[in-house]
Amino acid sequence: MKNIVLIGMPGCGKSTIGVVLAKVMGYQFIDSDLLIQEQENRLLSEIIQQEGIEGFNEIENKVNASIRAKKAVIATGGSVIYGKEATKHLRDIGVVVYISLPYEEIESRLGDLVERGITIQEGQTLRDLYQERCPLYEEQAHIMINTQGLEIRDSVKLIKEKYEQYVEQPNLL
Ligand SMILES: Nc1ncnc2c1ncn2[C@@H]1O[C@H](COP(=O)(O)OP(=O)(O)O)[C@@H](O)[C@H]1O
Ligand SMILES: O=C(O)C1=C[C@@H](OP(=O)(O)O)[C@@H](O)[C@H](O)C1
Ligand SMILES: [Mg+2]
Repeated sequence: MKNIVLIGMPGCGKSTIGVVLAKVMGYQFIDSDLLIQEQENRLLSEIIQQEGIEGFNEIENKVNASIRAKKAVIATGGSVIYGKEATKHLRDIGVVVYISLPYEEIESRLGDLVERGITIQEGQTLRDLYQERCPLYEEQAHIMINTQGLEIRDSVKLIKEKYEQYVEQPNLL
């Protein structure tokens, strides 16, 4: 049985939507960020501060590449797409769903980027990060879903529908 893997920019709703989706599907819920914290016994913000962005990306890559799950919704962290092994593994074990939103909506949802622990390079703006990452999310996704203007329950319904459609006829989407 396949898993559902959620990818997308920080603030797009992977964690918030993911847990409700898991409940509706009768699946287990896994949040990659929590796995990382558990395995490292440190907060994400501490890992980023102590290891730097590259160090965090390596840990994130390793943890995501080792997820073993059946019938789970997996909410990844926004920077997971920089990990080669992680993205390959997640595509192997699940249907990858990209939750997409316009830049303005992402910006309005995220508060202080440093406080939130977004891995943004010095001198880079959130818009730069958005433009850099969107093509990478698209490249890795089996399904792309625009959730602009949707409430959580409507996003859950839409993802469930598209996922079931994809599992039945993967070539049609
Ligand atoms: N319609 C919506 N769907 C999902 N999240 C929403 C919506 N409107 C506002 N939000 C807020 O956006 C944020 C999404 O954050 P989160 O689920 O942590 O995203 P991610 O895991 O992708 O970083 C939450 O604070 C949530 O309350
Ligand atoms: O996009 C990013 O750089 C990050 C997103 C976070 O997860 P969410 O996408 O769940 O916010 C978390 O993995 C870490 O703070 C880095
Ligand atoms: Mg999250």
